[in-house]
Amino acid sequence: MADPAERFAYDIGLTTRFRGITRRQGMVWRGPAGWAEWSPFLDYHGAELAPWLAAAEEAAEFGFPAAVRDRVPVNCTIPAVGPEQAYAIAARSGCGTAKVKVAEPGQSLADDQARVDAVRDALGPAGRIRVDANGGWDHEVAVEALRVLSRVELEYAEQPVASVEELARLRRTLVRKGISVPIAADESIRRSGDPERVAALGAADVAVLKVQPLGGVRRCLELAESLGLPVVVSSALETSVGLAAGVALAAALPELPFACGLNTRALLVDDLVSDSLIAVDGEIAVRPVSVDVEALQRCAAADEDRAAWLTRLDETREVLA
Ligand SMILES: O=C(O)CCC(=O)c1ccccc1C(=O)O
Ligand SMILES: [Mg+2]
Repeated sequence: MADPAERFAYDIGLTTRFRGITRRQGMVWRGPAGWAEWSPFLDYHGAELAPWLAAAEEAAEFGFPAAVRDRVPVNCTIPAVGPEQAYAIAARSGCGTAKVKVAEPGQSLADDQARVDAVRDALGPAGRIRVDANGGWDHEVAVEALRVLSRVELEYAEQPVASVEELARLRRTLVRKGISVPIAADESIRRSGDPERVAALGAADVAVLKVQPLGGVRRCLELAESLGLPVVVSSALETSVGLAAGVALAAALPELPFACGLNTRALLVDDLVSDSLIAVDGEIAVRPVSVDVEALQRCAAADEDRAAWLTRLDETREVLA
């Protein structure tokens, strides 16, 4: 095992509340093949943390498979903000595709519609818009919401309902009602313990793959092949160290028909590298990043948080062993 002193715990603020959190924490370390990030969200526990660690070990020990492209198209990510802010984020992003968060607890369908309309205004008629409900709707609400929101064309709806069975049912209902919104599975792939079920039940048209929760770039390449669905690579809201693994996956996939959700450096107030992976004209260049010593100090977690992360790491190593 590497010297624990070489494992850095970071703590970085978010520009806007996202997934109920306002700060992002995790660890980074360097192995023979490069820098690795291990940053499972704090609501993940026990064996759920093991694939996140397998992904970090891949980056540190083996590096990434060969790239077949040198740039990756990406979407901008619009948190559940008001329409003015949504317009501003989309307009200044330089991206032709936007992912709009919807179904935020405490908000209404009218809020979602105003946000989607503002993003449509910002991107113009050629822009592509997808929505992500993070499983926040039930069946009836999802049908009504997608009927209303798809008055402007939607590229797809990501995890509109929570379970794989519900996704499959919703997908059939939408077809029957002539509501033409493809379904993308995210949590049903990364958190259900059985990603293959999404394909087996015909629950989705698109698979969202995230490198850390799915156990690494190579594992995601295998999964993309076995699922037989078009893939969107998305981040887990990482620093550029973790984003580089997502970019490596997107760069290695034989087909990349959609923009990827990897432009999330913009949602963090700081980064661990001096050359952040940020889109220029809607694309991220495929390149290695170099961790900056000053940034590691600037973003260092408090001592007690660092101790908690080291304990979490030891516990997860035992699960993997
Ligand atoms: O896909 C994107 O544009 C950004 C990534 C994103 O939304 C996300 C980031 C962290 C945790 C969950 C999610 C999600 O897709 O639900
Ligand atoms: Mg999602």
